[in-house]
Amino acid sequence: MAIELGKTYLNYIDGGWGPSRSGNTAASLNPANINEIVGYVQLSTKEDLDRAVASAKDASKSWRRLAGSARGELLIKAAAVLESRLEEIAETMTREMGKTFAEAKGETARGIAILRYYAGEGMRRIGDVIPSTDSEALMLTTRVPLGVVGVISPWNFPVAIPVWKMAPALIYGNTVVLKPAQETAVTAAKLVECFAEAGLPAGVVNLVTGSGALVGQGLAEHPDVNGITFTGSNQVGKRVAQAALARGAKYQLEMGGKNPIIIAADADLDLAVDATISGGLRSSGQKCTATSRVIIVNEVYEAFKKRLLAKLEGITIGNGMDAGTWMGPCANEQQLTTVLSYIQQGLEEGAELMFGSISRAEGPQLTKGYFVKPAVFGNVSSRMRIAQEEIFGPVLALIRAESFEEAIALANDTEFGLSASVFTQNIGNMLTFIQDLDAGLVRVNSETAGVELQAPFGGTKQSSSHSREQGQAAIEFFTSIKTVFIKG
Ligand SMILES: NC(=O)C1=CN([C@@H]2O[C@H](COP(=O)(O)OP(=O)(O)OC[C@H]3O[C@@H](n4cnc5c(N)ncnc54)[C@H](OP(=O)(O)O)[C@@H]3O)[C@@H](O)[C@H]2O)C=CC1
Ligand SMILES: O=C(O)CCC(=O)C(=O)O
Repeated sequence: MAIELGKTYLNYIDGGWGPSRSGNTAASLNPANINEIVGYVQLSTKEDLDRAVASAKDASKSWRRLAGSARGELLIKAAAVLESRLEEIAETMTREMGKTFAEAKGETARGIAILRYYAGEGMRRIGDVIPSTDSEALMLTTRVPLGVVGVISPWNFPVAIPVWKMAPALIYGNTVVLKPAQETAVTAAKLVECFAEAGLPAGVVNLVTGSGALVGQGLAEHPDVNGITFTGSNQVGKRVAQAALARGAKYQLEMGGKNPIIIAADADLDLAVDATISGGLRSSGQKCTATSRVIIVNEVYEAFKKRLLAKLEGITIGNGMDAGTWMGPCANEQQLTTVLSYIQQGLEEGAELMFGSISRAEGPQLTKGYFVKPAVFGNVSSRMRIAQEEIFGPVLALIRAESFEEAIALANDTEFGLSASVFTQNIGNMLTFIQDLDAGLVRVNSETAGVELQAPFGGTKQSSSHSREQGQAAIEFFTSIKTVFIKG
């Protein structure tokens, strides 16, 4: 089914769809063809945000009193609506931010699975009985919702990330105000339509689109927002945290990565090449878990490099809606400019550009979009900027290590600590890697990208606020523990 392009999407506040009080909208463009307007979204004001927060605050009084199983029923219904619109919402995602249709469908299916997973959480244990020193008393813990949760989400996973924040927020009894990335606000509006159609009470889920500096910052600073969950860049994440901390609100941040893959001397090189390409270049490298540093032990450096370069020749670049496309465009002009400037930077630092170009990708189908070829640098040393800074694009830096021990040290030589992977068949290497790698996700014989919804997700160092999202770990952020002491 072809989606309707050029429609105007509204805010969703207190159970109703409406325009911003500003009267202004912004066009959301297709990065594969900037002449295509996917839709128009509201440029909201502080007043719109205040109304959304007030409605979430009001709705939280009855939502928190509903049984977890009843909240779960509504998440199951939202999952069913999302499932019935999977292809349409995935197509909107591809058109709005460029990832291939296959990846967008996979992500939307992941959103459905997350909703179903958290629906079940509504019937699981939320506390413990702890023996009191008073033998006549009962002491236990229970958990209570935070109240109103502000969700600030990025454009790179426009369905999965909002859902993995909203579903646990809702099941544990919080109400939500979502401020999605402006880049993918049409996809976000369609996602919120699924919650609305599922019959969530008015005010339980609200959508306010608009500028990050105004609506996002406004959410972080709002006195009636009790918790803020954020995924995006480090710079913005820190500002969000400071605003939340200043007024005593709870916050959670998932931010950047500079994720290494280590290729040991005994690695299966074909599998390692496939994992490097998939982890580093799918979604044009625009994942916080994307591989960007490829650390190769000396003995296999040349063999690995040769196989990698040969395989890259087969990558097809184009519009994500075309079945033959493996890699779509960068999500926006800023992303393209950043990627090209880092390629230039790599050359200036003395690295060897073995694949790719300092100019945008050329071809008859590529002139209207933000396309760039994958870039692979050799002769990279760990202190170069291309080996240290998050590029968020299809750029791989090959770094040579004299030994496995040096490879581990190089992998840790970063301010980030989100995901890391190793290719080896040696159990000792695997154990050393698992023990010594300073990252929240450590993956053996598998790519750095990709997370499972039932497992904790988050990073160390500058990659996160050290909290974890997803799986049962989500309960820690979205609830507070209350210790109860009862004496008859
Ligand atoms: N870890 C990850 O998954 C992601 C990392 N990034 C990194 O960030 C870089 C820039 O991407 P970008 O999209 O600009 O990421 P941002 O961190 O700017 O955006 C993430 C979210 O925060 C919002 N936002 C922006 N400014 C503020 C603010 N002052 N207060 C509160 N919220 C705000 C954005 O809204 P709006 O869209 O309106 O600006 C968006 O919803 C990328 O190149 C990449 O390095 C980006 C996306 C995801
Ligand atoms: O790798 C994934 O599936 C998740 C990545 C992610 O959370 C992100 O890029 O923000």
